[in-house]
Amino acid sequence: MLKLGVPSKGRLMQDTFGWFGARGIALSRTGSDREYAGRVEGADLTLVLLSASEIPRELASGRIDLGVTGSDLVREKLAGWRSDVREVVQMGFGHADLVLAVPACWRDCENLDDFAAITRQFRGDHGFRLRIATKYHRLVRAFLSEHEVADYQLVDSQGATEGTVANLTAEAIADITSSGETLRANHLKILPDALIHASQATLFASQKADQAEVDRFARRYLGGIDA
Ligand SMILES: Nc1ncnc2c1ncn2[C@@H]1O[C@H](COP(=O)(O)OP(=O)(O)OP(=O)(O)O)[C@@H](O)[C@H]1O
Ligand SMILES: O=P(O)(O)OC[C@H]1O[C@H](OP(=O)(O)OP(=O)(O)O)[C@H](O)[C@@H]1O
Repeated sequence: MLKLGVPSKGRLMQDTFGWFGARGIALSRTGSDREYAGRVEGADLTLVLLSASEIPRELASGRIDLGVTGSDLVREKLAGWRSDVREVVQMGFGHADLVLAVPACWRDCENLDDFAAITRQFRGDHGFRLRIATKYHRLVRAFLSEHEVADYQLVDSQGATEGTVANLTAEAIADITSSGETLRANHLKILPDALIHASQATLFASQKADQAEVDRFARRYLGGIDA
């Protein structure tokens, strides 16, 4: 029986339940709010509720066969993610953009070229590299290297990343945004040509799963989507 991992809380969990429900598979949490057990009706699946950020690792190890999480998290957590997982279907919710943002008052910084010039100047002026706060280390490094920006350092920030600039622990940030409200409230602006990844909730299959069984499941419940 295929084992499905879905996010254990919040909008991502609710929207995932809704998405499967529309395909005739009723997923639900059992027990109390704090108990991460689940029930499935309408398909031969076992359900496990997990932190969205742990689902990539569980897929890679083969402990779950199918998993729902943000496409950003799979790319960030798994180097060479395609050898560990395959995309079964993009689910059309959980849209969020991983962007690079700088202080809104940086008038001379309107794009990535300006940003690259500022990083070079910054190092000379301050004696240390411009700091970018993020939890997306792999994706940010790959993006900046592809765009030949090298004079920076990453500062790890696992939450409230937009606050690091005001707190003087970073000069710029790379984080997920959807409405843009958190960036605006923290006086930051997006560099329009620095969209690092456009994320959405995605159903992934482990490369360690029985691929024929995954394909049978996709054909039966997802209208033959088994890319
Ligand atoms: N404001 C947002 N709007 C839409 N999607 C978001 C937003 N913030 C985060 N996401 C997406 O939600 C997914 C899960 O992010 P989140 O940080 O909540 O998970 P998590 O770290 O596993 O949570 P936890 O460890 O607290 O259980 C990611 O794929 C991310 O892109
Ligand atoms: O563009 P917006 O709609 O304002 O959303 C962006 C915010 O949402 C996420 O934070 P979340 O609440 O998931 O908490 P986090 O700080 O732990 O990442 C993200 O890290 C931003 O802080």
